[in-house]
Amino acid sequence: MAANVFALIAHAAGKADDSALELLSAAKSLFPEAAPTALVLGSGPGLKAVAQEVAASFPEVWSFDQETLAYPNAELIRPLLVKVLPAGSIVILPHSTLGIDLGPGLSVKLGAAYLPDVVGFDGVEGTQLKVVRQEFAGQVSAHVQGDVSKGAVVTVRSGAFAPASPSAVGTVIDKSPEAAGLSARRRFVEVVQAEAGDVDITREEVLVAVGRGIGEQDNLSLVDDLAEAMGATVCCSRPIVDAKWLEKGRQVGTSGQTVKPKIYLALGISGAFQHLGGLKGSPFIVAVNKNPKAPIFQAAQVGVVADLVELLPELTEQIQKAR
Ligand SMILES: Cc1cc2nc3c(=O)[nH]c(=O)nc-3n(C[C@H](O)[C@H](O)[C@H](O)COP(=O)(O)OP(=O)(O)OC[C@H]3O[C@@H](n4cnc5c(N)ncnc54)[C@H](O)[C@@H]3O)c2cc1C
Repeated sequence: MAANVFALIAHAAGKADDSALELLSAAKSLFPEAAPTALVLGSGPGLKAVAQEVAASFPEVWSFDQETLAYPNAELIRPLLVKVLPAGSIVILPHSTLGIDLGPGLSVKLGAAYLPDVVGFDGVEGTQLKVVRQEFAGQVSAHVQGDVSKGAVVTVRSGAFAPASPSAVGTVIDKSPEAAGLSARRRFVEVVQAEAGDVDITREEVLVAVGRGIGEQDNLSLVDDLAEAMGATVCCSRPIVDAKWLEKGRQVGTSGQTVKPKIYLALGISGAFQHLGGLKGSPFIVAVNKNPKAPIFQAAQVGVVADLVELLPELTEQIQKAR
C-alpha cells in the first residue's frame, strides 16, 4: 500500500525534540518504501533552525511559520492539517500531551482511523494496519488493527522506536501562507518549567533511579550508599516525589525531567510509560525488580529479579571492593 506519510515534529528553543528521529524510524518501519514528510510548525528564526535540522533526516519538510503557531495549540493545528494534508494520509504524532490532544479530533475530521499509543508495528495487510499497544501498565501486549484505506492518525509512544540516523538531504518547503488567518478560543498563557533542584539530573551520565519498590523512606539510605559507591546521582519516579521523600527536580518522566544518561540503574520501578518517557538517548538500562513480569524489563538491557532491601547492601559492598 503506497501512502503519504507525515510526521509532526515537536520542538522547543530552536531545536527538534528527540521524538523527531523516533517518528522517522516509526514511519520507515511502517512503510519502508515511503518518503515521510516532516511537518514543522511555529514562529520566527527558531523555526527555521528546526526545519534545517529536520531536513538532515527527512527527505521533505513542510514549514508553517505564523505567529499564532508560536505555541503548539491543537485547536489551530487540527484545521490546518485538515486543510493541507492529501486525502488518505498517514499522520504520525508523538504520544505527548500535544499528540493526545490533537490526534482524536484530527482523525475524526480526516475521516481516518485513529491508532493511539503505538509501541510497534506488525505490518500492513491490504488496507489493515496492524499495530502493537501495551495494556495493563505494560503487562500485556495487544495486537490491534485498523482500516487505513481513508488514512490514519497514529500516536507513537516515546522511546518505543530507536531513533533513526540522520541520512537525508531534505528540501524545506515554506507553507506559511496556508496557515494564515487561523484562530482559536484556547489561548497560550505561559510555559512553567519544572522546578530546578539541588542537582541537575539532566546533565548526569550515571543515574541511580529509585521507585516505589524501595518501600520505606528509611531505605533511601541504601540507594544513597549505592549511588555514592558508583559515583552516580540519585533520581526517582513520581511516587517518591509525591511522598515528599525526594524533591521534584529529581523526578524522571513526562511530568518531570528528561534525562540522557549513559547508564540508568532502575531500582523498584515498574516502567510506566510516563516514567520511561523521560529517558532519552538510548542509555544502558539495568533494572532491579522483584516482579519478573515488570514492564521495565522490556526496556532494560540487564534485568535482575531480586528484593532491593536484600540486594542493595551486598551490591554496594561489592562495588566498594572493586573500586
Ligand atoms: C499525567 C501523569 C503524569 C505522570 N508523570 C510521571 C513522571 O513524570 N514520572 C513517573 O515516574 N511517573 C509519572 N506518572 C506516574 C506513572 O504512571 C506511574 O504511576 C509511576 O511511574 C510508577 O512509579 P513506580 O514505578 O515507582 O511505582 P510502581 O508502579 O508502584 O512500581 C513499583 C515497582 O517496584 C517493584 N517492587 C516492589 N517491592 C520491591 C522490592 N522489595 N524489591 C524490588 N522491587 C520491588 C514492584 O514489582 C513494581 O514493579 C504520571 C502519571 C500520570 C497520570
